[in-house]
Amino acid sequence: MSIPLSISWSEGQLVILDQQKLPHEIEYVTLETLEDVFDAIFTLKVRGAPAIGIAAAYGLALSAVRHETEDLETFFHLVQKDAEYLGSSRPTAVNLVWALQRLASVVRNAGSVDAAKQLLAEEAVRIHEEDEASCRQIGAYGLELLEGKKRVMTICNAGSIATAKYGTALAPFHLGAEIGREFEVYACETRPVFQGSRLTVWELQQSGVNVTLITDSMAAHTIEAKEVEAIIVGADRIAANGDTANKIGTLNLAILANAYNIPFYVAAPSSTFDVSIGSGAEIPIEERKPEEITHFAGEPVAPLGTKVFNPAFDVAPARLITAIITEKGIIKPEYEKNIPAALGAYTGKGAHS
Ligand SMILES: CSC[C@@H](O)[C@@H](O)C(=O)COP(=O)(O)O
Repeated sequence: MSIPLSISWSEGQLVILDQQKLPHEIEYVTLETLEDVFDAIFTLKVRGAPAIGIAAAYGLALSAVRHETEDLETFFHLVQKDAEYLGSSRPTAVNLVWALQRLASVVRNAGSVDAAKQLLAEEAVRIHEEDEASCRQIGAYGLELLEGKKRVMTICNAGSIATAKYGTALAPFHLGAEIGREFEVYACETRPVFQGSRLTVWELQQSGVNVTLITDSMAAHTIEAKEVEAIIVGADRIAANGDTANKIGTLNLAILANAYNIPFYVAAPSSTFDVSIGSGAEIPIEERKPEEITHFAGEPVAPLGTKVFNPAFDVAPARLITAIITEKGIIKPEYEKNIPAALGAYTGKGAHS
């Protein structure tokens, strides 16, 4: 039994687990160019907010090595241009721009282009390592919050493969498996691209967690029939007031948790907070292509030309969130006051110290 990983970097080589092919094929691909990294993020080969940020950071470092100028100012502009390009690959997860901005800023501290190239790679590695540590800490806090609870529901994949390791919402289950604490996890399949059935179920099986698959429409009945005791989800962006964007269907679960009076937890590292925006209304929601809904495994499941609305994320309002689990601690309402207190004085996108 082991916890699967999705991103590795060794001597300037970036290798990712192709999450589009899971669970039937376990295929690792080497990303060699900025365009490869853009495409991997855009097509969900690498996905999940922290993993997108980590991959983009390595992508920027990869591309920087190939810029031939010796002039630091010119180099900085080339890196900025690359960052803007990668940053446009997906709009909702704030970890993407957070990581890119963090990398671009290290160029400002470099004395030469060669030193800047080195610093970029080092900073990408640091982001990767910090995320693993954050996720482990989130798992430990999550275990505390879930004390005495066994049956827990989740959606999408906020797991190890969506991060550096352990995941956010799934971290308590991985850590629980290590120490013999047993959970019964109910994983929503997560239409339309099945991150729940393809990824979460696979990932939890790899680390020996007891997981049961349900369709998204079975959530309410399952909460009743199986006496689900808590819901835990990841996040793509958390506004200053605690409103949280996550995979489409998360809002349904937040409403259900409220209706059934069970806790609804969000688990995310501080790099997922965007305290530059006041509320979830300002979070850009990605819309993806209609074929994700009109087709299944390449076969049409709707009349040709059907009108489609395919938002990839929704926003759970802060009032429905029982607590937000971060590596810096467990944040409880009132979020407007408690988020800045937990994250420190940071006022921008992402909030790692
Ligand atoms: C730790 S991952 C948190 C979120 O990014 C996750 O829950 C999610 O919504 C992922 O969406 P995806 O479209 O698969 O990138």
